[in-house]
Amino acid sequence: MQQNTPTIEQLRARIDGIDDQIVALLNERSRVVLEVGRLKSGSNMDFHVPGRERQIYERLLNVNPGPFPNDALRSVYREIISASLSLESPMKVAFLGPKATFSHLATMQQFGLSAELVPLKSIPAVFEEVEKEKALYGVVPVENSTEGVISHTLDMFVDSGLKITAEILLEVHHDLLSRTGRLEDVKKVYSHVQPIAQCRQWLEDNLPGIPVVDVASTAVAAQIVSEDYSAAAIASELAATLYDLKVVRSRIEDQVNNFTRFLVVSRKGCERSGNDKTSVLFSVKDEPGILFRMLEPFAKRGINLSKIESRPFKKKAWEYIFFLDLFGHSSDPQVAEALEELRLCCQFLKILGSYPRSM
Ligand SMILES: C=C(O[C@@H]1C=C(C(=O)O)C=C[C@H]1O)C(=O)O
Repeated sequence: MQQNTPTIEQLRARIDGIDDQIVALLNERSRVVLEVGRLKSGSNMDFHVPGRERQIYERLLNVNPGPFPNDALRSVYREIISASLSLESPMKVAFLGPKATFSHLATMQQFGLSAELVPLKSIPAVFEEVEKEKALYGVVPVENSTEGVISHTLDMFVDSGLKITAEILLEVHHDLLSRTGRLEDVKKVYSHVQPIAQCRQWLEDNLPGIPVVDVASTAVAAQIVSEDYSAAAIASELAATLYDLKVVRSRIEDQVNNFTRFLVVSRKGCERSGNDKTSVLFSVKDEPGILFRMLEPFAKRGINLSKIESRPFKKKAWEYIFFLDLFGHSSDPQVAEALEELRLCCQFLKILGSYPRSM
């Protein structure tokens, strides 16, 4: 028995052999992706197809027998696809900056490390960059599971012609960062209002009486703290790397399961992936029973709604617009019929996009 046990050297030689095969296969895959790219450009199709990517992830996570973990498989494939796309041309993606914000993390999670990421100062600036064709995609936050919707993003869709082509769900963790890494050195805490609200209890329990200052973003907080040894920032782990800070305490958020949802916008819509969501924006006529009638087309077809949000219509006092997310693609016959029926009780209706459901 004993003499059959392979040595570390033998096992490492096997790993080297497997790695050679992986490299050869990655190159073979890249050549096929480039071939698909040539076919697409011949027929004027988009090179990047998020729906197809979702199908790839879904299939691989289903066939993976382990022990290689599914989360890791997803990350590996995100980079494989990101690098394959960049062989054709690097994809430019604008996001709500500065660097190291949660929008930055969400953008990296969706597009991988080979995309060219451009931080911008505001949500309107992200929309404009895409509208003016300076970026192919834009990433903006739309809601947080503990703090609710980011109304600024929803309001942008009223006038913008951009389409939603993907959603990103990011699990949000907040870390306390400082130059020294020691809790006893912290005499002031900086962060954005939302993370401050999300860590309120932790701050009271661990830093009672220490002043907390809200600034424009977690990244600005990290930047201030990088020059002040007596201050700490509530920010992401990525901010620690970018601003050369130490982690005083990690995951200080009061609520576990804290997610932020981001939307990816672009100038073109997205093909059906088979597991999609559709977002619409509309304003209804002021009539009795209208709220019932606007939901009826979906209820009677068994179409699931995942969200409904109303916002004041800024162009007319006391009128409201609704944002509705439903499961299905606008090209699904049932969804298309329901939307046509909804249109009958609307002053206006705009389909903001159909896109693959986040996984
Ligand atoms: C190869 C394709 O083009 C792109 C690259 C993909 C990949 O690397 O697998 C998947 C979808 C597209 O974004 C395709 O559409 O099949």
